[in-house]
Amino acid sequence: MDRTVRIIGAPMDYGANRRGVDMGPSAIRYAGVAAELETTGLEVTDAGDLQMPRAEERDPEANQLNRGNAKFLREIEDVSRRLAREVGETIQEGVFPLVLGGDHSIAIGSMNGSARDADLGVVWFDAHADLNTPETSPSGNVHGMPLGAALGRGIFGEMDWAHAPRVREESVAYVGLRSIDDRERELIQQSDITSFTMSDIDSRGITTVVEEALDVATSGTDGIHVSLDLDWLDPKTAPGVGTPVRGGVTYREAHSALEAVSSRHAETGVLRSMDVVEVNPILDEANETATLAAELSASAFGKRIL
Ligand SMILES: NC(=[NH2+])NCCC[C@H](N)C(=O)O
Ligand SMILES: [Mn+2]
Ligand SMILES: [Mn+2]
Repeated sequence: MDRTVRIIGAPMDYGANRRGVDMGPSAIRYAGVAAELETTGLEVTDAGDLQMPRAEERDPEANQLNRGNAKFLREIEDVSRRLAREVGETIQEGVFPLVLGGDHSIAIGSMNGSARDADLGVVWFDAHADLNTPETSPSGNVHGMPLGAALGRGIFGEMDWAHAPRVREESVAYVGLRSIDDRERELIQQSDITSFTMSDIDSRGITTVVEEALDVATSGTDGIHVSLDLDWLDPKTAPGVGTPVRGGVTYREAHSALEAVSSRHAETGVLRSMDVVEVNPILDEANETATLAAELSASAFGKRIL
């Protein structure tokens, strides 16, 4: 198991329609993510934040595509390229990249970096499927598109910074879906992606579902990327998110899910990279959601009660 974790801040909010997620990395650090991780015996370094212009200084509609709608796509391309390089280099050094968002569009860069030298499985903890493309998006918000991007769907197939060819649908598993656009539902049903919805968690239990998601992501791949969107949790537990959806997982379910990830990693060393996204401190209550993000990261790296 890698014993060093590098925190990489990606304070990006171009992909969401509300300001505030750009403060996520700062709030999660303030909540003590490094200290939490260190309690598990890890060495933790912090690479600081990727620099990027504030959204107000940019025109969301500049450089519109000839097909579909994707706001701030040029800015997101620039950040994704830099993040992918940093994640790729971190892994090459034998260090584990933990990327703090930012909105979920940062996962485009983390998956591209992580899949550079490996066939990559993905476990996606989220209320949303984030499988849109500029052609299908109802909002034009790129945080609803990172998996569409990595899988090279629609116009993303023409963008080398977005499409990660070593991420294949058969190796992607959703856990906790409960808010899907109509077009996305069709896309999921026609795809080879494995979906576990909240109903699956209700009927089969979080542990079984996460073990099966891990089986999907690890089979035939060299390692996995874990993407944790805090709106996966119930908004009563994690209020500081931009697109809350009722009926999410509980505090205990979230911890057991990430503990299952860390147990699998302890057995087989499969975890390559992780991102923690969508924490919005403006909407949070006393930094609760950022604290949860820090604690869940530690659970993913082996923190246990005893
Ligand atoms: N990462 C997120 N919070 N995604 C929310 C996406 C919402 C909606 N499906 C959209 O594409 O606009
Ligand atoms: Mn998401
Ligand atoms: Mn979400």
